[in-house]
Amino acid sequence: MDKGLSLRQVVIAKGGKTLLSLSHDIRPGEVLTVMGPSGIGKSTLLAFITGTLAPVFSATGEAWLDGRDITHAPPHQRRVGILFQDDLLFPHLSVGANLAFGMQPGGTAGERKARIANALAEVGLSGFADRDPATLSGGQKARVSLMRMLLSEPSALLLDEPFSRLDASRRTQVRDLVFDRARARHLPVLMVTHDADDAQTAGGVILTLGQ
Ligand SMILES: Nc1ncnc2c1ncn2[C@@H]1O[C@H](COP(=O)(O)OP(=O)(O)OP(=O)(O)O)[C@@H](O)[C@H]1O
Repeated sequence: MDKGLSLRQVVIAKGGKTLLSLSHDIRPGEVLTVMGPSGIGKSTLLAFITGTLAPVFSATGEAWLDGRDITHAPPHQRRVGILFQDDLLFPHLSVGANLAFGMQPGGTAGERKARIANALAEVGLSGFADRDPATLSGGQKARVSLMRMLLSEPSALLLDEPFSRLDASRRTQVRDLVFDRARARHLPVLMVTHDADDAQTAGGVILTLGQ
């Protein structure tokens, strides 16, 4: 597979005991949902892909992204974006400065400003660049976090229970937006969730670990 995220015979162990093993290809625009009981290793799998596995774990197998073996690449070179349930915005920076933080370098100051304005417009937050993050609702913060991550121009998107802190109506809205924006960019998405509704909405393959 030359495009997308490919997990090849990944086996992750802790203290000599296998936590999980899986092989799976996620094509651009597709979603793989990983479910399973607490402690089975779902977040650990995402850490393997981002290159942030804690030293207590050992892993074999490979992760490939768009035809590149990223298994041993430094985290910042992997081009993998991740959203967590507690994706905090920097409280001392404006919304615009938070977005600038994630942005790929390059362009004039004017162009960078335009990219931020476009990113805010994309998630219905035009005119929010100068706002203090503390004045945003939970759903608005989630939308800014999404765009901060997308402005880093990742080639794959990982979601670690990113909707679980939102109330029901915001949850649906933010979730639809995340999948919609990921599809628009043809990103492969790997989502970890406990929520059957999240899994169903994602519409792709559902893998339940520990079965
Ligand atoms: N840094 C660490 N050091 C030691 N053990 C860890 C570390 N991180 C996670 N673990 C352990 O490794 C196992 C897998 O953890 P992980 O967070 O991947 O599970 P999970 O399936 O994502 O769980 P949950 O659904 O509760 O988030 C658990 O037993 C956890 O306690």
